Amino acid sequence: MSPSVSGPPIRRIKSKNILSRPDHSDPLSLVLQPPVNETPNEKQARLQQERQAKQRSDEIDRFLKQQDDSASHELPSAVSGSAEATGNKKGRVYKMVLLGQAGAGKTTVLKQMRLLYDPQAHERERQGWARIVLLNLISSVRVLLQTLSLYHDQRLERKSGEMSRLEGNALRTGEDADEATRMELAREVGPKNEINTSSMPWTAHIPKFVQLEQALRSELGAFGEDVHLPGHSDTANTRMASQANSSDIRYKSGDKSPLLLKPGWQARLFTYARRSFSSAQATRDGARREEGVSSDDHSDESVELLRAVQAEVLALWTDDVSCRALRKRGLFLDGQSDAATSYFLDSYSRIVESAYEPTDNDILHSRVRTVGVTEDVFRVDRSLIYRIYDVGGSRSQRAAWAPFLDDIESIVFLAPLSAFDQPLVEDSSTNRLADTFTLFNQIVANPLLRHASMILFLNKIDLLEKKLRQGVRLQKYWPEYVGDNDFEAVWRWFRAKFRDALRRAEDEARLDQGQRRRLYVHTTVATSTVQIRAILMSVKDSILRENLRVTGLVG
Ligand SMILES: Nc1nc2c(ncn2[C@@H]2O[C@H](COP(=O)(O)OP(=O)(O)OP(=O)(O)O)[C@@H](O)[C@H]2O)c(=O)[nH]1
Ligand SMILES: [Mg+2]
Repeated sequence: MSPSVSGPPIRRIKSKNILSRPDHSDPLSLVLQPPVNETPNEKQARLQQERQAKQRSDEIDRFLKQQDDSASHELPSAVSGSAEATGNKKGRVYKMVLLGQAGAGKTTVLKQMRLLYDPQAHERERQGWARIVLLNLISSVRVLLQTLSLYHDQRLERKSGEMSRLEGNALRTGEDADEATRMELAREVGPKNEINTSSMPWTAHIPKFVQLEQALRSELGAFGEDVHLPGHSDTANTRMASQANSSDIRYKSGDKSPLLLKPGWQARLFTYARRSFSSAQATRDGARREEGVSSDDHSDESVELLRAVQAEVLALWTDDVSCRALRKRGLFLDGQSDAATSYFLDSYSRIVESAYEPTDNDILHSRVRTVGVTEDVFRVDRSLIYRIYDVGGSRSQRAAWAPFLDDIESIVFLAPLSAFDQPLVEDSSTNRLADTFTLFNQIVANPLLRHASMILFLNKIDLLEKKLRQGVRLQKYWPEYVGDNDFEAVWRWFRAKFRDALRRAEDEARLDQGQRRRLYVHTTVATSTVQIRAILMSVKDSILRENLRVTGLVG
């Protein structure tokens, strides 16, 4: 588990203290801490950067204080870290929040917004993603090897049971078991019914991958995401589930001091992560020089290992019979982050090249879990500016949402439809999509959020379509579903369920017609730039339309 997930619930830290007062129990603070052995030049550069970040943050606070609810505003040029992105022109500032469970695709939508509305910032951060992509590839290979190994173990155990049964039968009846079958089973199972793994030499790489992944994760801090193996229980998950549950979201206004990362946090994270990598390297180099060992760092080591086993792993991924069987059974489809597993394994050769530079797609597919709440500001056009919050979606993170919701004008809720057959990572007894519905119900029923327009993204429909095509039946997980197991029928059924939930909440609140909200629904693939661009245009239209409706200019 990532350290923040298994650690204590979100602590209330004033955002301004994040950089100046490191807290050793908080993984984000650890990530943002200056390295112990920084040089005077590095220190000077760091202090300068922190001053600029603080200046930007203070400017935003001042700007927020000045603004009233809906008038036109002058936006400070420092906002979003890019004068080009927001300009100095006036514009209506529109407050939005991305909500949904962990892994729903919120940050992916935010990355798309960055690509569209602030491409310069996106470009500046491109190189910073390289290590995160590397971590995603390392964990994808680790998941592949461990899953295959688990699959083979189970298969051989089954065969070993079969062989004992055949031999038992032969003894009882005095007849010899079918010799050919017995020989084949004995060959696979090995002597004395022990599992024979000599035909799987790649299992020897697993410990090294586990170790490197852990090292990279601890260098990256809280932002790395664990990949969960099918059938693996996780005590940290269980612990977290008992610490917090979905009813923990308390909507009250006031204190906005939970962990808030202000605009530009991505660049700061990458700078600090890079520095912590290099300081760790310097320490290791010193130790290694004394031991006469050549210098190295975890990312170089990771690339070396990936190159060494590349042919072997790719042969498994593309050709191996059992791997094909696993893919067919949907095991690499979308187990929280194994959607990315396929993507990174398919991109393996490109990522380990020496001239590798992360592509937009690599960035969009990289899993970086959100810690606390992040804030970004985008100029959408001459008259409209989005101030947008992205939140950490796991149950333990939801308590941090409350202070950001009371004056929100629009909620973009992400529902990962492909998760209909998956357990929630935080609580394996809950279906992921059922958790999404619980969350949606809480949000639409809350009186404090009634003024916010509701935009629903039925997300991950590419994975939903694949799953249904491969024969995973919705009815098995959602027994009340009686329709065909085809994509069109399924997403329409889910859309109706969300609409019903909103209608029911408004009926219960006895709202009159004028107070009722329209639910703007889009089916989305958050990783598809072309599709999300078109949808963001449509979202902008609905925001403008909703705005006119609220101001009474249209009915
Ligand atoms: N195939 C596919 N992958 C998606 C889609 N949307 C998101 N993903 C992937 O799903 C993973 C999780 O997405 P995130 O955007 O990080 O999820 P999140 O809602 O921000 O999660 P938290 O930060 O933990 O709350 C990433 O690897 C994304 O690339 C989609 O529509 N299709
Ligand atoms: Mg996120």
